[in-house]
Amino acid sequence: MKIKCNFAKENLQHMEQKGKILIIDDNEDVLFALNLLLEPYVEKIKVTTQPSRIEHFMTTFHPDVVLLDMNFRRDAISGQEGFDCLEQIQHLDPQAVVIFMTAYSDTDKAVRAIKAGATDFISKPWEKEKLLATLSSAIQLSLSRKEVGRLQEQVSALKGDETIPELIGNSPAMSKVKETIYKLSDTDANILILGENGTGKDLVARLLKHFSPRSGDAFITIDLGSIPEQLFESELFGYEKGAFTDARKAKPGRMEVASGGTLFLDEIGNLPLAMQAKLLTAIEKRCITRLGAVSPIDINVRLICATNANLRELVEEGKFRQDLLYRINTIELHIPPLRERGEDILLLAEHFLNGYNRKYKKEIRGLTREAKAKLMRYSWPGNVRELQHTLERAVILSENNQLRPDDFFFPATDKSRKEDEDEELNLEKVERRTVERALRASGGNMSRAAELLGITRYTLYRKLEKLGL
Ligand SMILES: Nc1ncnc2c1ncn2[C@@H]1O[C@H](COP(=O)(O)OP(=O)(O)OP(=O)(O)O)[C@@H](O)[C@H]1O
Repeated sequence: MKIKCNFAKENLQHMEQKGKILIIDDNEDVLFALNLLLEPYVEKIKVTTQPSRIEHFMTTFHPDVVLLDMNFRRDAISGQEGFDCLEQIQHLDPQAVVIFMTAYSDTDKAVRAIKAGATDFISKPWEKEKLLATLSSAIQLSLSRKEVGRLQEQVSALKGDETIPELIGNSPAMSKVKETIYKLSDTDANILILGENGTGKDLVARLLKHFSPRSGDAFITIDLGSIPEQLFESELFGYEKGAFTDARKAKPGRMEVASGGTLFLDEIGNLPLAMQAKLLTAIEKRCITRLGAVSPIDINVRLICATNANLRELVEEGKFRQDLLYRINTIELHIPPLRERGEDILLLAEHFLNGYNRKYKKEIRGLTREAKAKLMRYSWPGNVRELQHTLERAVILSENNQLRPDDFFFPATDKSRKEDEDEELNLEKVERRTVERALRASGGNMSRAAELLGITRYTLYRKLEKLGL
């Protein structure tokens, strides 16, 4: 027992004087003595003889532990006032850690107090070592409760964004993507999403999670393209206190935090070979070892990876492990670039226009035919993200009630412009290319293609005949 108490006292000293203590007792001598005794071991102490001050201290001082006398008035032996105070404290802070102080003979009441929610009790007069031991445990409990609360908030924030992201697009390519997402609901398979920057890989990953059996669990993302290489390992696997110079306290890695849920590794092509080996081992053995730790921790994550790199090429060049590729690409989903999605460009443009109209309190009604044609002609190297920014800029700056071509600015180096200029002198080539584009954009729908070209269906048929299309 002695050893335990000394250990507790040492614990208190090692706690860098953590813990704010509120002591409530109507006996000023008790308050004075406790203050003197505990001061070296804790961060701050407040004392009061007045139960009526409880609300003030609970809301302004936010104590980690409350030491509460059970019998306030000397004639009150029922302890009822102590119970009322406990109730008030719990009402103000349901996580509060309260230690009751009782007379030796009050053990029955102390048991009742524990049942009512007090954390522990100490008898008066107290034994110093025992009091310190009890307080040490109470402070630890309070800190753990706060940490649990913080983690719960984190988890609910991570789960939080429950709005189903909308995947706009009816082009054959996007319909196929939607179909695959639908087919994959209810599976736990690892998925690799491939596509250029800004094509919607992140959006698709969130949809896959949303329709998966893990939809209610954590969704943790690591963008391997944006974190420094030297942090990959600690971010993925976590570390123990002291694992490296700055590791002042232990931190779980994202694989550990994602356990039970989904881990989205964006830009997986950026993972260095050494890390690829570690990731492969973690996936195969379903466990990770924090940096500086001795024993492994079991994990259970569903992996969704994404990249704009050609992983097969990287495998051939010896830059990406083939065995890891096979582990992560149980199913491969290709998101086509926007320039290959025809009329999706206009659907997305209208979708973003509506959103930005609401955001910027504008009432722009659609795009002119020429504006649509301009969007259709552009090559969208930045894909949907670029289209989104283009629409945002246009909505902010436009003074028209319909978006016009001059509301959209594209870089002078755009390939589509270059092609336009090269062929500009050959009228038939220009016509053929434009008609072909309109047909692609409308998915073969003649009325829509004619509308895009600004001609009647009849004229379009005649042009098709003339051009031999
Ligand atoms: N089909 C779509 N429907 C609606 N919004 C989309 C669609 N595709 C992409 N977006 C939007 O475009 C933006 C870019 O998409 P996202 O971040 O998913 O692309 P990404 O492929 O993950 O990009 P990166 O390769 O740069 O990480 C996001 O705001 C996303 O919501």
